[in-house]
This record gives sequence, C-alpha cells and structure tokens, in this order.
Amino acid sequence: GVLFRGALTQISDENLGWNFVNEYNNKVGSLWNENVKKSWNYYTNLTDYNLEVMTNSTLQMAEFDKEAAKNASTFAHDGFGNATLKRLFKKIVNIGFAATNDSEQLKAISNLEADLTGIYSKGKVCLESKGCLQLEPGLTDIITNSRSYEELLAVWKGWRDASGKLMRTKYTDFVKAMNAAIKFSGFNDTGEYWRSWYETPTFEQDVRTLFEELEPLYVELHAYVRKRLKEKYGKDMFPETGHIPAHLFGNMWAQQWSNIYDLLVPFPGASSVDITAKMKEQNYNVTHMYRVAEDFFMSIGMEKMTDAFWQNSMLVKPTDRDVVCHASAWDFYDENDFRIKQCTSVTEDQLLTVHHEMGHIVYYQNYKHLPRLFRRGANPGFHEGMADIVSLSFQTPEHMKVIGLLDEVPQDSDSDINFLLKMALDKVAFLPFGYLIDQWRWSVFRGDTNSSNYNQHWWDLRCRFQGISSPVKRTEEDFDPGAKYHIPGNTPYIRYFVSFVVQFQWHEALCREAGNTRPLHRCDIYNNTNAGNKLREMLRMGSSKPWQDAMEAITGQRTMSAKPLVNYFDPLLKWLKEQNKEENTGWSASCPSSIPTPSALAAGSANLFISITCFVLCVFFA
Ligand SMILES: CC(=O)N[C@@H](CC(=O)O)C(=O)NC[C@H](CC1(C(=O)N[C@@H](Cc2ccc(O)cc2)C(=O)O)CCCC1)C(=O)O
Ligand SMILES: [Zn+2]
Repeated sequence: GVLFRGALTQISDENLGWNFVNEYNNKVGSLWNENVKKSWNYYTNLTDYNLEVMTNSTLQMAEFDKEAAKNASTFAHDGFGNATLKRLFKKIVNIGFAATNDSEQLKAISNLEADLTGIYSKGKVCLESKGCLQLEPGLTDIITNSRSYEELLAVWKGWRDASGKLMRTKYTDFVKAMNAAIKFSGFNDTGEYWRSWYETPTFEQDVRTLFEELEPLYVELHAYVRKRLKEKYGKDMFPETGHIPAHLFGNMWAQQWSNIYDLLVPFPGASSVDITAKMKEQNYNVTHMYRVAEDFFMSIGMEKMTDAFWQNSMLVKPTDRDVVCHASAWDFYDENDFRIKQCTSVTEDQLLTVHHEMGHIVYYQNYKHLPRLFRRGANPGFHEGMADIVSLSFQTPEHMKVIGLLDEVPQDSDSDINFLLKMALDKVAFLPFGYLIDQWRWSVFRGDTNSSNYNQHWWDLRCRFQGISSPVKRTEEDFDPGAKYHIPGNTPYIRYFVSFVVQFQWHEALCREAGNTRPLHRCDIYNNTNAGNKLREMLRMGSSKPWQDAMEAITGQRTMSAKPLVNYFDPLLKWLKEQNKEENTGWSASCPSSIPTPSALAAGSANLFISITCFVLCVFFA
C-alpha cells in the first residue's frame, strides 16, 4: 500500500499532497505563534532568561522544520501539476540553517546573534557634557541636531568604539557557523541562500545595473551637498579626493541626509516644511502619530489596526528594562495579533518610521487569509517597498496641508526644488548605502573578505560607492560594519535597495490609477480607494507567486526599473547640474590617504595667525 510505495518510490498523488500541506499549515499556526511571542518577549526585555527561552524555541522550530522537510521529500512534488501545491512543498523543504545535522551550529547562530544584538542595544557612549547615552534617543539626537564638527566626531567615533569594535570576534564565529549550517541546504554560502529568495538567477547583476543607472543622479546630489558642507565646516576639513567626512550628514551611518536639510536649503526664502517643529507646536504625542498613519491607510481602503495591535504593541521606550529599540513590525500568524515595537519620539523622522512599520502591518493584514507559508512579501524588497510607499504621498506639501502640518501649499518652482531636494536627501542619498551593505556581507560570506580585512573592505566600499570617508584613522582593530544594526541583527539589506527602486514604480502606477494630474513628486494617493484596491491586489498575493507576477499586478511590467525614480527627480537633476557647473563632481575610487583632523584645523589657523602677524609686523617696520 501507501507505506511500501512511500518507502521505495515517492508519492505522486496530489490529493495526498494537499492533505500534507494543509496539516502542515494547521500545525505551524500555534508553533509559529509561540515562537514569535518568545522572540517578542526577548526583544522587549533583554534578560538572559528570555534569551534562553527564545533560543530553545528556535531550536525546537528547527527540529520541526527538519522533520517536515524529510516527510515532504517522500512526495514527488517537483512533478506536481498544481503550481501552488508545488510552491508550498518547495517552501517546506527549503529550511535554510535548520537543515544542519549539528544542533551546536544552530545554538551558536542563535546565541551569537543574540549576543551581537545585545551589545548593539545596550551600547552607550559617555560624554563629559551629556553623561552616558545610548544610540536611541541620546546619540541619535546629537547626530541629528549638532552642527559642531568635533562634537559630531566624538559621538560618531564613540558609538563605533561602543558597538562594532566589541563584535569582531563574535561576528567571525557567527559567519562561520552560518556558512557551515547552510551547506546542508545545498547553498555554497549564506549570501547565496539570501539571494535565493528573489528567485532571479541574474539578481546580483540586476541590482548592479540598477545602481549604475542611478549613480549619475547620486553624483550630482553628492557634489551639491559637498559644496554646501564645505561652506559650513570649512574646506580644510575635506580630503582632496572629493570624499565627504562620514559624520556630517545628520545620520549615524550617512545613509539618509534629510536631517541636515537646514544646511542645504536651495531657496531659503521659499517655503520648506519643518515637520518636527510643526508636530511639537501642535502637541503631537506618540499615540496621535500612530492614529495619523492608521488614518492614511484606512483612507485608501485598508483595514484599521486590530485591538490586539493597540493592546500588545510597545510604542515607547520602557524605562525599567533593556529593549531592542530598533523599530520593527511583527506578525504573530494568528490573523489578529500584529504589533509594532518602536521607541517612538515626536519627530518627523519618527513619524515616517511609524508609517513604515504600519505599512508592514498592512501587508500582514492583507495576506492573513493565505496558507502561512505564503504570508511573506513577494520578495523581501516588496515588503520594504510596501512599508515606504505611502510616505511618498504623506510627505508632499499637499498632504502636509491636508493634515494641518502646513498652512499653504506653495506652487512656485523654488519651493518645488526645496521639496524635491528634501526627498532626494532620503531617497537618492540612500541608494549607494542600500546597495553596499550586502556587497560587503556577500563578500564576507563568500570568503573574499575575512577578519583580516573586514574594515578595509568596508571603507573601500563606502569610499567607492558613497563618496564618503572616515573622519578618523581606521584599522582592523575597528569593526565599523557592526555599528549598523543589520549586521549584528543579521537582517539582509539589499531588500532596502530593491524597495527604493520598486516603490517609485508603484507610486507612478498607483498615481496613474488614482487619476493624478500633478507631477509625480506632488501626487498624494490619500483618500483614493482605486489606488488602494490596486495595491491590495498585489498585497493579497503574499509570496504565493513569483514577485514578477506581483509587480505585474501593480505596474503591468514584470521587471524592476530605475526609470520612475529618475523621472520623479528629473526637475531636481536639472537644477543640481546647474548648481554644479563649477564643481568637480565625483570622487576618487579609493579612500583618501591622509585625514584632515580638528588638530590640523587648529594647526592650520595657528599658522594662519602667525603668518598674518608677521605680515603686519614686516609691513609696519618696513
Ligand atoms: C520582525 C521583523 O524584523 N520585522 C521586519 C518587517 C518584516 O520583514 O516583516 C521589521 O520590522 N524590520 C525592522 C526594520 C526597521 C527599520 C530599518 O531597519 N530600516 C533600514 C533602512 C531604511 C531606512 C529608511 C527607510 O525609509 C526605509 C528603510 C535602516 O534603518 O537602515 C528602522 C526604520 C525604518 C525601518 C524595517 O521595518 O524594515
Ligand atoms: Zn521595513
């Protein structure tokens, strides 16, 4: 009977296949819910006990995944006719690190990730002026608001000493354990496994091509920002090579530059929106920020946040325990419990992050009807694109007026350039950063980069792609990648580069669907259910189909394209080229050999003082 046949040949009866996957879906309901709850408990209360409970749960899940994969392979699922059934089986057998037969490796992976995340989340820098500060909110506030070269440098270097520098050895072990485990899944290294989620053989080349298409726009923005920062900090502090010191951008990683918009305003006379000031003026509190975001999603036809969301989320930093403050959205796979964990403060940056995290929740809500194996983004970049898409509407002056954060909508071209520059400081500035993080990590996983040149390769990429350089000497004692959450947190990053490309493709398509007649950068899909319905068509697919089908559902195309992003910023590019006529745009591919430091600045001005004095005395006595 079935047993004998199952023993020697694989089961080809698809009805038995459906029984298997339906049973799997029911079993993982409580299993995944329990596992997510234990992760949530650790991330919102970093105790050893919660870590142990979470690690044990992760190991149990791995055992379950291995057993399910083994049973699934008794079916001839590759030969199944039904594409959906075939796809479900593929996801059941594709279990990543859990395929290892050495549970010590899994324990190491889980514990090292927790150790590294713990170092990052508990890291603090003690400044004589301000006491001891953690990344959020203390160090972030200084990096955002200080305009002192030296103060920024102290915080920038201090954070790297308190985070990445302490992670180097653990990270080396972490990579080794992950690469050893992933081999049991048939992948050469962890990077190959992560790229497999995009189901695109040419994925690595595709993202490089997209980056190269977008680089000219970035180079013009970089040249303009460099010119303005030289005016502010003095050109002596900038290396001859054309790079910009990494600590001057209002962001700890120089990944987005909108916090220094005040130093860069193209037309100070024209209107530009300082949303943070307006929020404070109007006594925004944290809950109101979440209500504003919920209102946007409901206005395009999405469901409201569930009661469980409001009851179970952690929306402000607790004062009585250590937590992972890095914002995140959580799906508990029970079709009702969806949460955000965020140490929310009342700023513009944070209001955008609220919309981002809630965007993830809206994706969870729109695929909660699917088998659990399909309750993910069409690819990881799609989940991030969905998280960001409403911010392209939300930030427009038109929408700022709708929600009362702007009194009048300016129509003059100067204000338009002001607005476009502000958007570019987030969306264009980010592109090389979003691209290079996993260039570094994929090369580490491949073994091309190892602990003898971690930092060297990191700065080679930062200098080459971002055109920024370290304001202080860096050695292999440092481990600057570890100062960025996603490296200790082991969250893949190319998803954000993909997101920043596809969100403009979708924005263009949704605005067309909404009958928008304004320029793309002024389009606001608020209150437009046609746009919302189009978006929902894609969201409801989850990961049940290849992402090309999901892309087609919104845009009618099946590929990623940089054109909508370039079109969106076209008016700005013209203006930037005009501004940069006298500039040597670009920078040398390798990092500067010498680093101007504040002492050099002091020495410089001392020399200046001496030479002036001599000049005066010589003239006088002559
Ligand atoms: C359980 C779990 O992990 N859930 C996932 C969601 C899921 O996969 O279901 C999740 O919540 N991931 C956290 C992560 C947080 C943030 C982030 O890390 N952002 C990047 C890059 C960036 C920056 C600006 C921007 O506009 C968009 C992206 C950074 O800060 O460098 C922090 C602020 C914004 C988003 C996130 O939400 O993506
Ligand atoms: Zn996200």
